Amino acid sequence: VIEETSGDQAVIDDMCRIVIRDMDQFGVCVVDNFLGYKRGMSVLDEVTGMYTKGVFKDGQLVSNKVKNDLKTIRGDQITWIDGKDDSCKNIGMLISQVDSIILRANKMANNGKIGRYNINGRTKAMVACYPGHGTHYVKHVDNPNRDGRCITAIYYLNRDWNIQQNGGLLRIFPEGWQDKVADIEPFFDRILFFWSDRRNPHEVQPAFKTRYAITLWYFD
Ligand SMILES: O=C(O)CNC(=O)c1n[nH]c2ccccc2c1=O
Ligand SMILES: [Fe+2]
Repeated sequence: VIEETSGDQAVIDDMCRIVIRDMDQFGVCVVDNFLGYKRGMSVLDEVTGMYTKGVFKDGQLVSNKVKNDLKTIRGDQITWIDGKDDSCKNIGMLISQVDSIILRANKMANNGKIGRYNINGRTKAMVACYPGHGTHYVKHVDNPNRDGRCITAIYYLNRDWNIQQNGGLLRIFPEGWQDKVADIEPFFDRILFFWSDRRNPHEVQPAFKTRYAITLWYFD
């Protein structure tokens, strides 16, 4: 976990070396203070602005056994953003920051491949909101059947997040770690990278406060 990034290339290169090392060693990498306070807040303001404007689609239907009758409740709400239009230029700035890290890391990794992948594209940014009152995401693999996505990058936006009160922990069950798990708190200005395939089953535990995250999936 490393501190504040500034624009200069040396800092970017240091971060890339850590991403490469952690992805090779653990298949998971966490970087704190990714954008710094000011730029992080500009992204958060954009996202909360979209949320109040009702841009987010209705949450995914999740069946919940409530006193053994199947109740369907709405889970996370999402919207897809390419970051090109003016209304989300700060999300656009986040996307290009993540792009530069991934593409630089891809070049720096031995024989120009990070984890034997040659990253050459990505999805749009998926902005997700868990509205609280117990919304969660069941244990899953992002890319179980080789759909091309190889790295998941999740940027978190949650200020003053307290896991004990607010829940919303991301728990990863990395293959080969036996019964050890990686517990990631969705803290503001934190970015998380992990291999999208079956090596990293993961779940979002029930959240009791509005929880925002922006996900990019990188393709090989
Ligand atoms: O927010 C997190 O910490 C982890 N989040 C996830 O793993 C996750 N994974 N796959 C999705 C697919 C569609 C909509 C939301 C999601 C989603 O939040
Ligand atoms: Fe996921």
